Amino acid sequence: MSIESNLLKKERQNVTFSVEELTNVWDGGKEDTEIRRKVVKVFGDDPVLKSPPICTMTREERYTEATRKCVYIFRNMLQKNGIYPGSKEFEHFWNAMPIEYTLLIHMGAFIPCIMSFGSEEQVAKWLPLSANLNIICTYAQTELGHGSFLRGLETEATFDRETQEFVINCPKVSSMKWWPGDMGLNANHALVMANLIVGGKKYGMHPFMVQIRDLSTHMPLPGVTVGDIGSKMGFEAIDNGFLYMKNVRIPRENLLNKNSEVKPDGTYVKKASDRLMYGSMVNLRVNLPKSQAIDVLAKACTIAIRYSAVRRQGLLNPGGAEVAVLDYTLQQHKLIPQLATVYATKFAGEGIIKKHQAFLQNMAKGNISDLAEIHALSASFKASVSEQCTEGVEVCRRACGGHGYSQASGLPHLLSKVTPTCTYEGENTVLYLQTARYLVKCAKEKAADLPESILFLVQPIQNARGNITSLDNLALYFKNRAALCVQAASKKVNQMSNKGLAMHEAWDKSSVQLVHATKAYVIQYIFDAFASFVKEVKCSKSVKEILEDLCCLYGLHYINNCSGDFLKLGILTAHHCNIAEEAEIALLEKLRPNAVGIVDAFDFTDSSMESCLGAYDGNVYERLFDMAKLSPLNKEPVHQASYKYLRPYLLEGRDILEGAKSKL
Ligand SMILES: CC/C=C\C/C=C\C/C=C\C/C=C\CCC(=O)SCCNC(=O)CCNC(=O)[C@H](O)C(C)(C)COP(=O)(O)OP(=O)(O)OC[C@H]1O[C@@H](n2cnc3c(N)ncnc32)[C@H](O)[C@@H]1OP(=O)(O)O
Ligand SMILES: Cc1cc2nc3c(=O)[nH]c(=O)nc-3n(C[C@H](O)[C@H](O)[C@H](O)COP(=O)(O)OP(=O)(O)OC[C@H]3O[C@@H](n4cnc5c(N)ncnc54)[C@H](O)[C@@H]3O)c2cc1C
Repeated sequence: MSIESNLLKKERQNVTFSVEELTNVWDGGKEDTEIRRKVVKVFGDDPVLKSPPICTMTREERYTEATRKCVYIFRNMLQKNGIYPGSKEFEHFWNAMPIEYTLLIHMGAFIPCIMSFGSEEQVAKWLPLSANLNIICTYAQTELGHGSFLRGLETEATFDRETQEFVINCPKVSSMKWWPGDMGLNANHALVMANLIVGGKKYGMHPFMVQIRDLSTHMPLPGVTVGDIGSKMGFEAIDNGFLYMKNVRIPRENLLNKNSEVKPDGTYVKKASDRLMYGSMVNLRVNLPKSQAIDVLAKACTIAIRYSAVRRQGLLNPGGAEVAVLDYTLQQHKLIPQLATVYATKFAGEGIIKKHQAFLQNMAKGNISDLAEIHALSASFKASVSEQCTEGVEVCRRACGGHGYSQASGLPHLLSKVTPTCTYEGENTVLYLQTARYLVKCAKEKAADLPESILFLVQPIQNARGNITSLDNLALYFKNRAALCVQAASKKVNQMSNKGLAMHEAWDKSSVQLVHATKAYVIQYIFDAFASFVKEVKCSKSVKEILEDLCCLYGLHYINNCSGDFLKLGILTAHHCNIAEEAEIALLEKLRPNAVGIVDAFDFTDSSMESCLGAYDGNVYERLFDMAKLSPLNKEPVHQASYKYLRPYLLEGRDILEGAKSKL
């Protein structure tokens, strides 16, 4: 056993709680852990899902491997192992997916969309075809020229009454669809968001099923120009695409018509609120943070903490032995708060998922009164979590020094996976502004007209009592700050407007404060949800203590990072800030001996991380060396390029050196 493996073994011996029990809490119960492990095992044991490490493959190989595996998973494995949408197994299925996958938009975005936008007959037609991969469909909303401002989308669907068809056109280069996942190479259909035009009248954005490739040859259909947009910062396996459509004709029935319809005579019938058109986005904003951001940060923490426990560099005591870098207070200050973020966002997110499910049940009964609340909550939650996790993964990567920059650490891959969560499914600033709109409106309402989650905005500010770092008091500081920030931002909008600015100008001039207020609102939501979870969870005293400490750390770390705000608003004094700072440092020291146990409790398999630094056995140096040997550049002892281009000068060097030698 290597020295490093021994170090991790010792770390595990010192853990003061049951790792298995924390895993159960993380998963949502013992039974859930069993189900997740069963799913992970099925995936892990299957030889068809084995492939070389992604850092040794070209982009083309990565796309090919990911597509091969995903077709096998979705067509064979899920059914064979009883992993159906809606089942417990399916909930854990993202956890077991290979490190890179395609068909994400087909499965994760298109299928939920067809269910939200399609009539019963349309769902009956398209759902089995897509679930069986008989068709592959992308979600084509964003265009080259517009992504955020949906009213600016230019693609048109014009009704031709004579032929009973819609004619789809991208009038300009800027109108072509650009970015949709699975679209460049795999998709033969696209759910195209286009402006509906009937009899010269524009009805705004609507969803249309458009066939883009021939079903037998997979060649683009007439009028369709489609392809891959090229290499990106990450997601290299995925064929994000462009789609340029010129006079592409589709039958009238291909307008997904659960919410609105065009009759054969051209009559437009609206059946539900326009806002339900945005429902698919709410669905993804609620559901994607867990698999695409929180789990990614959890993996980064696992890698960085295990590595920091075995990486020895420098001395804490003069003349003593070299210490693990995790023993430095500053390393703990980088990494342990990231663990707190993982826990806080995961448990707050579960609350939002439940709220969304309740909203969907009400919507099925025709009641969409909670739409504004769930939109505001999901938009700001997605924005805040993606930001916190992206920053957290980068902190973890840098905390691993030079090796964190190597693809072999697995960290650059995680960073490139989490970074776009700040952009896709709604650019974060744009989403914060959406929530700000809701908060400013709510701040003007009477308490009786507000949902519980937002009541604090209009209630009197309460004073903290007793221990200033108790969870109750921390929750109160966050609430007070959010309420005061929303009031300040609303006041600024009013002041600007009273000065004679038009409302949209007043809004823009206040947007820095508005986004700040929204961030304050969502952090109070996350903290409150985590603190409530910690209070209510049934578990042993030792596990509860870990969760309480993580919750307290989440609050203190946040407060210490923006203490100016709390001071400015008069919520905390300088004395309070000093206490908060010392309390955070004390918590880091307390949590340090359990750090490896806490990341072990995430229970990630080595293959799900592909990291030489984060493997369970801690054998980092052998793994790094083995991975370097697999580099395609090391295939031959002499690389053709270096030989070809350097040879003349090397030969000159040889002659000079040999001449010098003969003169000696
Ligand atoms: C199950 C999943 C599990 C795992 C995940 C699996 C797969 C996914 C993984 C990866 C995903 C990869 C890629 C993602 C794919 C995409 O990126 S698809 C493209 C996403 N695009 C966007 O999100 C665009 C962002 N823009 C917008 O949302 C809107 O355009 C806008 C709301 C910002 C602005 O639009 P406007 O037309 O200007 O509207 P407005 O005037 O501002 O608002 C009008 C009123 O409507 C309300 N509203 C807006 N959005 C919603 C909504 N989503 N729901 C409900 N209500 C909404 C708004 O509040 C206004 O109300 P008022 O009362 O104030 O008038
Ligand atoms: C990996 C990846 C996968 C994607 N997958 C899909 C997909 O499957 N289907 C699909 O349709 N799309 C997809 N997209 C597109 C994605 O949804 C858009 O890129 C996203 O919605 C942002 O829009 P944009 O690119 O137009 O950014 P822009 O809106 O142009 O943003 C540029 C800057 O302008 C700022 N800005 C914009 N509006 C405002 C405003 N009102 N106030 C203040 N600032 C503003 C933004 O904050 C940002 O800083 C994907 C994107 C990525 C990166």
